[in-house]
Amino acid sequence: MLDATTDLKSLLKDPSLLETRAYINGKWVDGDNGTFAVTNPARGDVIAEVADVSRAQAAAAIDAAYAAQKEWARHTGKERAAILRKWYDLMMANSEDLGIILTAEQGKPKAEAIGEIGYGASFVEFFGEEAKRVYGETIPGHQRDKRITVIKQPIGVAASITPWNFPNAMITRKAAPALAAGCAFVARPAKETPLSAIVLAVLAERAGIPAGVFNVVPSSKSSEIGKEFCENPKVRKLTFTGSTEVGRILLKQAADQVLKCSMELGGNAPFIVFDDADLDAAVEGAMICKFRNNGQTCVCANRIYVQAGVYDAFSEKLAAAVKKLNVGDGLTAGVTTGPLINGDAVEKVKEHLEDVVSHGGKVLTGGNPHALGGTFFEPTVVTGVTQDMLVARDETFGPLAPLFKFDTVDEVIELANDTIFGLASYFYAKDLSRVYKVAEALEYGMVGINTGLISTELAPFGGVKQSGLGREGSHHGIDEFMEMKYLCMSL
Ligand SMILES: NC(=O)C1=CN([C@@H]2O[C@H](COP(=O)(O)OP(=O)(O)OC[C@H]3O[C@@H](n4cnc5c(N)ncnc54)[C@H](OP(=O)(O)O)[C@@H]3O)[C@@H](O)[C@H]2O)C=CC1
Ligand SMILES: O=C(O)[C@H](O)CS(=O)(=O)O
Repeated sequence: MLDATTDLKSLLKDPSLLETRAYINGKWVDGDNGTFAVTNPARGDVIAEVADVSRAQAAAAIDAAYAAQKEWARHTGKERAAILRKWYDLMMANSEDLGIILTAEQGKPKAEAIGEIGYGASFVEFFGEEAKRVYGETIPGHQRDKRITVIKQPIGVAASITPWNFPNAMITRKAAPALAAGCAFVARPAKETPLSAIVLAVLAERAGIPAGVFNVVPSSKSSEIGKEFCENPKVRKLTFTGSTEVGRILLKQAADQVLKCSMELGGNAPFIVFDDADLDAAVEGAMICKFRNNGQTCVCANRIYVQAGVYDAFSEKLAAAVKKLNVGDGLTAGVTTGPLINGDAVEKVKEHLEDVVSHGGKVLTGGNPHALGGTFFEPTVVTGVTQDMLVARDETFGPLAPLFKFDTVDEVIELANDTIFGLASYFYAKDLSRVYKVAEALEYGMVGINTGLISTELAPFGGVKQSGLGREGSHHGIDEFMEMKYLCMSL
C-alpha cells in the first residue's frame, strides 16, 4: 500500500528506476521551472516532485534530437532493431516495477498496469522487427530511357504529446515506430503521469539508444511545450493522443508549418447487442470494453444499444456482473477497479448520470460516489437511456454503462453513427449477413465483432471523422514516420 508515509521507491525491486528529472540529449537535468507534484489518485498523496521543463529546454531537446537523428538514421534497420530489442527486453524484465510506478501515478490496478507495460513493450518488439522491413519499390519507366525508383526515408525529428490514461503504451506506440524508422523523438507526457515516461528513458539509456535520439520533457505547462513542438522548424512530425478538443488546437497551431500530424483523438463507442447474440459473451465483452481502466479509455463502450427482445435479460446479467467489481486502491491485491484520475473526471460521470436520471432513466446498480471517497465512484448501470441525453453525445470516460433499447438493424446503425466521433465500435451477433451489413455500415475506424477488446500492436489503431488522423500499430504504423521519395533516372 502506498500512503503518505510509504516512499514509492520502497515498493520497487530496483529503486533506481524511479527517476524524476528530464532526459535531454542523454543527460538527466532539472527543470528550469523548478518541479511539479505528481499525486497518487487513490489517496491524493504527493508521490514525487518532477522536473518542470521550460519551453527553452524543450527547444534544446529538439536541437539534440535534430543533431542525433542523422547518425541514428545512418544505422541499418538491423542495427536499430537490435537496440530496440534490448529496450523491449528491459521493459519486460522490469515490468512489475514499471507497473507499480504506473499504478502509483495513474491509479489502475497493478495487474492491469503490468498488462499495459506488456502492451506498450509489444510495440517496441513489433517495430524493432519492422525496422528491417522498410521496403521501397521500382516502377517501370514512363519512357524508354527512364527508370523510376521509390525509396522511404525517416521524416526527421518527431514530437509527441500523450495522455494520462495509458502513460506507457501511448508513448511506445509512437516512439517505437519513430525510432525504428530512423527518427529522433521528443516526448512530453501528461502532467498527471510523467514518471512512466521518464522510466522509459531510464531503460532507453540502458538499452544503448544514443544520446539525443529519445528525449523526455515533463512539464506542468502543456500549451507552452505544445507551441514549441508546433512552431520549431526542426520538428517534422507531431504525434498526439488525447481529446479531440486539444487535437483541434494542435492542428491549428501545426498548420502554419504544414507540420505532418498524427492524431489519436476522442471516441464515443457504440456497443450493440442483437437478439441473436450470445448474451453471456456479450456481457463479458461489455465488462472489459466498458470497465477497463475504470472506463478511462478512448475505445470504451460509451453507449450500449440492446435489441428489445433481449434488453431485460442483458440488463440483469450486466448489472449482476458489475456488482462483482472490486473497487479499491490499485496496489491492493484483488482490486479490479481503481479511482478516477481526478475530481473533474468524477464530476463528468455525475453530470452524465444526473442527466440520465432526470430524463427518466433508472439506476440498476451503483449510481453514487464510492464509500472510499476521493475519486472513487461506484461502477454504474442505467437503463432507459435515450439519444437526446448527454451520454449519447459526449464521452463519459468513467464507470457508467448506459443501456439504450432499439428495435431494428437499420435503426441502430443510424443511432450508432449519430456522432462526430468514429474511433471504435462493437457488436454481438451471429447471423453472417447481419454481421457483414453492420460491420460495413458502421462509420468507425475499428469494429469489434463478438469481442469487446480489440487493441493489439498487430492491427492499425485509429479513427475516422473527428476521432483522428492516421493509424498506429501494424505495418502501417511506421509509415507515419517516413517520407516517400520518387527517383526518376534518365539513362
Ligand atoms: N484516440 C486515442 O487513442 C485516445 C484518446 N484519448 C482522449 O483524450 C481524452 C482523455 O485524455 P486527456 O489526457 O484528458 O486529454 P487531453 O486532450 O486533455 O490531454 C492530452 C494531452 O494533451 C496535453 N494538452 C492539453 N492541452 C494542450 C495544449 N493546449 N497544447 C499542448 N498539449 C496540451 C495534456 O497535457 P496536460 O494533461 O499535462 O495538461 C495531455 O498531455 C479523452 O477525450 C479520450 O478519449 C485519450 C487516450 C487515447
Ligand atoms: O488511450 C487509449 O484509450 C488507448 O488507445 C486505448 S487502448 O489502445 O489501450 O485500447
